[in-house]
Amino acid sequence: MKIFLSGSIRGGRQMLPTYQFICGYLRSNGHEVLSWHVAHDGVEATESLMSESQIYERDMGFLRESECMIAEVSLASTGVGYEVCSAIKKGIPILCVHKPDANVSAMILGNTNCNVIVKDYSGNEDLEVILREFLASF
Ligand SMILES: O=c1[nH]c(=O)n([C@H]2C[C@H](O)[C@@H](COP(=O)(O)O)O2)cc1CO
Repeated sequence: MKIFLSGSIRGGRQMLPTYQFICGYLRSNGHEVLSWHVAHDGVEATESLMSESQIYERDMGFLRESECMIAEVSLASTGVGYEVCSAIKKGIPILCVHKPDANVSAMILGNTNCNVIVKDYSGNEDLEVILREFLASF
């Protein structure tokens, strides 16, 4: 599947190892992560070579192509919120994952849209089970 991975960039990079774990898991299971740059540790440097509108247009293009979204929502990121909302409008399945102690927005936790699944995970083992179940649902 073509998957959009959404994770914080300007909202903070503390969850980078988790984005890398998700991206690696998806790729090793044969999926294409269109927005793989979210899991790249030099993303700010490479993105600084692009204009803001180039970044926006590229990501919205990736979203148009994507069959589902996986969003790590532990950090408060305007971009992740915008992407989740855009995916809701597009009508694709969205899995939002977060650490149990994260201060996740009510716009995610309280979202009753039938395409949105929100799950918390403690570690990579938990997360892998959640990802496997989500992908098996297609
Ligand atoms: O440089 C960027 N490149 C990029 O692809 N994004 C997209 C992908 C991420 O899932 C999301 C992160 O948003 P934010 O930077 O507000 O945390 O927005 C966001 C930025 C910077 O806002």
